[in-house]
Amino acid sequence: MAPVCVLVGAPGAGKTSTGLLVAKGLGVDFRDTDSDIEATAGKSIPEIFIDEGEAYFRTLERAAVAAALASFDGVLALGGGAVMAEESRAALAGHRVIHLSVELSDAVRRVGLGSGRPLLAINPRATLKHLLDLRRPVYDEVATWTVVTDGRTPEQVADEILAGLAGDAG
Ligand SMILES: Nc1ncnc2c1ncn2[C@@H]1O[C@H](COP(=O)(O)OP(=O)(O)OP(=O)(O)O)[C@@H](O)[C@H]1O
Ligand SMILES: O=C(O)C1=C[C@@H](O)[C@@H](O)[C@H](O)C1
Ligand SMILES: [Mg+2]
Repeated sequence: MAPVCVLVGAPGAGKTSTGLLVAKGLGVDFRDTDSDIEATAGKSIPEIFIDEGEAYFRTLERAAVAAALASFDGVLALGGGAVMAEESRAALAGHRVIHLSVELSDAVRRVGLGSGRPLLAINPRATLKHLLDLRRPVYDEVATWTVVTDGRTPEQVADEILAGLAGDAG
C-alpha cells in the first residue's frame, strides 16, 4: 500500500488546501502528517512546540511520515519541514512526490502572520526566506514532479495535478 501521491513544499505552498482538492477529485482520502501528529500528541502543533519543543515535534513527525507512507493509499501531505529529516527522505524513495513550489512573495501573503505556525510566529518574511533558501533544494531533491503554485488558485493547481495523474495512469 502506498499513497497515490505525496505533497511536499514550504508553509503556504498549499499542501493542505490543494491536497484536499486533489483527493476529492480522485475520490480518495486525504491525510496530513501535521494532523496525525496532533492526534497522537492530543494537542495542537503550537502547543507541542511550547510544551516539548521542536526536537520532540520532529521525532513525532518522523514517526508520522513513516507510518503514513507504509499504511495509507490516498493523497498525503507532509509538514513543511518533514523532508529535512534524512530518514524521511529515504522513506520517500520510490513514491510519487509532488513539490508544490512557492516563491517568497506568495508564501508570505498566504501565511500572513503565521497563526498556527510556530516557526513563523516572529518575523514571518525573514523566517520564510531563510526556510525557502534552505529547503528549496531539498524539496526538489525528493520530488518526482514540481508544480508551480505562484499566482494560481488551489483549484488551478489541483487541476494540473489531476491532469498529470490521469496522464500517468494512461
Ligand atoms: N494557490 C493558492 N493561492 C492562494 N492562496 C492559497 C493557495 N494555496 C493555499 N492558499 C492559502 O494559503 C494558506 C496556506 O495554505 P495551506 O495551509 O494549504 O498551506 P500548507 O502548504 O499546507 O502550509 P503548512 O506547511 O503550514 O501546513 C491558506 O489560507 C490557503 O487558503
Ligand atoms: O515548516 C515547518 O517546519 C513546519 C510546517 C508545518 O507544516 C508544521 O509541520 C510545523 O508548523 C512546522
Ligand atoms: Mg498544511
